[in-house]
Amino acid sequence: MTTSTLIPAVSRFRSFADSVAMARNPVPVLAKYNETYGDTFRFYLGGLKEAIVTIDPAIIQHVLKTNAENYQKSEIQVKRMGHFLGKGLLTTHGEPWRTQRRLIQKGFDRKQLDALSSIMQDSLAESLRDFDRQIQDGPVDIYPQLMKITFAMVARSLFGASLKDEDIDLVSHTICTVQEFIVRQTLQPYLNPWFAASGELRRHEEMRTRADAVLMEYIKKRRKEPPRPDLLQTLMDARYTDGEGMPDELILSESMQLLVAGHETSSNALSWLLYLLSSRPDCLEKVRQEFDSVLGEEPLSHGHVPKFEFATQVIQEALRLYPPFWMIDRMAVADDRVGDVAIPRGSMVIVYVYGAHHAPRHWQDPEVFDTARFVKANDKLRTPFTYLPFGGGPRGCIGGNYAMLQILMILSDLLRKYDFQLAPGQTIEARPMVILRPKHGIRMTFTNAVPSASRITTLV
Ligand code: HEM
Repeated sequence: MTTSTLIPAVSRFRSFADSVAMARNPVPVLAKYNETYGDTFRFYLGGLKEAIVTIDPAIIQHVLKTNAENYQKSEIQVKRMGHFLGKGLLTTHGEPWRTQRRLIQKGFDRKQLDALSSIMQDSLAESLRDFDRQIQDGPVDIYPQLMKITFAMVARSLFGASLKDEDIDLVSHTICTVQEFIVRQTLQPYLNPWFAASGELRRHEEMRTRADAVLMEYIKKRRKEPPRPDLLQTLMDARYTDGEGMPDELILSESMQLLVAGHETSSNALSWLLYLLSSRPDCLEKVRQEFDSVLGEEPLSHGHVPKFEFATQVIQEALRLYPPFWMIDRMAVADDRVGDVAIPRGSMVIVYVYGAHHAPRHWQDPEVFDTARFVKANDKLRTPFTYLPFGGGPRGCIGGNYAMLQILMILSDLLRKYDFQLAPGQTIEARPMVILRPKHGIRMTFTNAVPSASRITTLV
């Protein structure tokens, strides 16, 4: 098999002509291709690298699950991310990945999430003191604020409550800067020789080395300290079948990869969630009531999560409209076929998550925020592999349960403390980078919440 002739193709010329628009915002370009070429088509990324893009649930299921062995993480993750992040869950495949995944999974089981709940709460309380100061002077862009809150929470869940603020800031800044650089390397590959010649590549490598050194200090220190209930401890206590533990360098790169995968995703989901709730006072009130009735005055912990039926639906719908990972990329290891679609060896396959979540064929009025889509009774009606905020198959998100706990925890505290409103006169627009970010931020005004007993409620 040498060509995938059954898949319609966007010409190399058209792909190149669209590459600047694509770098600016791929969503309208891909929507136009979907309209013209159907659910699955080929195009040239940056006018250079051929990729198959799909929103077809049968192909998505095949690639992510049924024949997942044949679809490794693509070059973007393995080569470009691996260059900066070393080896770890995000950048390996095959047996080394399977072994690591099995060990790291323990860090996200129910017992561990119970234990992490209080570290997360303490981190949140500290972050909210700072947040409270920021909101006093008028509207704030919630995106960087929430990123700060979630990053500190994930970082402390990993490295423990004693992680210093200045170290959190340094690592967070490094990850954001390096991630943006990787996106530029990927979307405009023709600039790579320039990045190397101009010293830009080296500057980013040096940043990463500095952040590594800071985190390695914590690992070395922990080796001499008593055990703690955090993820670093899980990584240190993990044992391979031969009884050996993970070397410090691997603990460092796995931790860095968990920070990369976990820091911007939840803050992103929360930003879009608050944005959506700001125009739906009915849903907002219903979520508040649910928090009040489940929690009373208690802080939220992992044991409460299954009780938040409506809040979970609201989060699920926000993740449908604005999936933080708007696409998932893979590389075919060998020639393959799904029905009559041929996928040649070496093809890059892009599972276009945003497209699947907005396809009118699978979602009635897909642009409308409608929590009823996620009422339990409707679960069975949904076509599998049309809803993929956490991916799917063996490489689906390892931190999904942690993320739900984190989002609920932050949302419950914010909603119980504050009323909030979208600041007038702004354009809210999504910009797909690695993550689906709000292009111009989302500015909101926060005021102290009216106590729950005195709220007048109209529930849906
Ligand atoms: C709303 C929040 C989150 C969303 C939407 C999300 C989404 C995803 C998706 C779609 C994937 C699959 C990527 C692929 O197949 O290539 C993934 C993988 C992953 N996620 Fe998450 N994630 C979230 C939060 C987190 C958190 C909080 C952590 C860790 C603290 C985390 C750690 C990971 C890791 C390590 C992987 C790679 C797993 C592997 O390849 O075995 N994620 N995530």
